[in-house]
Amino acid sequence: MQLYDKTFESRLLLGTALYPSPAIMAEAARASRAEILTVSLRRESAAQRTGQDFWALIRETGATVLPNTAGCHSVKEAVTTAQMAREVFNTSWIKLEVIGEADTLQPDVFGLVEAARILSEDGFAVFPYTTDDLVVAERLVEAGCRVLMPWGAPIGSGRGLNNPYALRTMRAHFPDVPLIVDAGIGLPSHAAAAMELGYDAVLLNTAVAKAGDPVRMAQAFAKAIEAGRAAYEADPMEMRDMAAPSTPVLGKAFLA
Ligand SMILES: CC(=O)[C@@H](O)[C@H](O)COP(=O)(O)O
Repeated sequence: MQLYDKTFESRLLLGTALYPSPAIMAEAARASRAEILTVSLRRESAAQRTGQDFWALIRETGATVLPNTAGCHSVKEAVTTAQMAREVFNTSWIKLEVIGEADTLQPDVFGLVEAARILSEDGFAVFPYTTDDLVVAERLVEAGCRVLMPWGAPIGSGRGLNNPYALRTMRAHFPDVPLIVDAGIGLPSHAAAAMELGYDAVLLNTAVAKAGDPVRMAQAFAKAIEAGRAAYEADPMEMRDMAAPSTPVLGKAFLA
C-alpha cells in the first residue's frame, strides 16, 4: 500500500490513546503489526516523565508516526497544531481533524477543506478525517490531499460502518485515491467489512485500547484486516435475491 511517498505491508493504522498503560499500548501496537501509529501532539508535547516514556516506547516499535490534530475545533488551532507537530515529530505527515460538533465529533468539513489547503500548500502530506460526502471529498483532493479518510461512525462509538452504501460509492468514485476508513470501528468484523469494500486500510483506536485484552484484540484486528483484503482481491461472488442450488441435480441417484 502506497501512502504519499511511503509503502507499507500492513493495512492497519493504530491510535495510541486510551490504553490502560503505555506498556500495554506498545505491546498492542506490536501485536497489531501496524506500521503507522497516530499520536496526539497535545499529549506528547507535555514535558512530564510519562510523556517521555510514552515517546520512547513509540520509537521502539519502529512504526511511522502520524501526528494528529485530535481535539482541534478551528482551522487556526488545527494548522498551528500541525506546524508544532512537524517540529516535535520531525515529519510533514499530519492526520487532520477539525471537529465541528461535540456530540458526534463530526468533522467541520468546511474548516477541514480550508485547513487541508493551507497545510498542503505548506508542504504537509495531509490525511483528512472526513465524512463520507463525495463533494467534500472532491474538495479535499482539489486542496492537495492524496489520501482520504472517511468515517465509519463517530469516533469512539464502536458502531462500525454506519453507511456502507456511501463508502462503496466513494470507493467507486475515487478508484485511484488511497481510502482509509477512520473511526467508529468496534469489532474486527467491521474492519473486515471495510476491507471487503475495497478500502486500502483502516485506522482505529478505541476498539483495541478499550478491549478487556488490548493485545489479543490487536491481533484479532490484524487477522480480520488481512482476511478482508484477501476476500476483496479474490473477487467475491455476486449477491442474489433468489436461491441457486449449490449441489448439482444432474446424475442424482434414481430409486425405483
Ligand atoms: C486516535 C484517532 O485518530 C481517533 O481520533 C480516530 O479517529 C480513531 O477513532 P476510534 O477511536 O473510533 O477508532
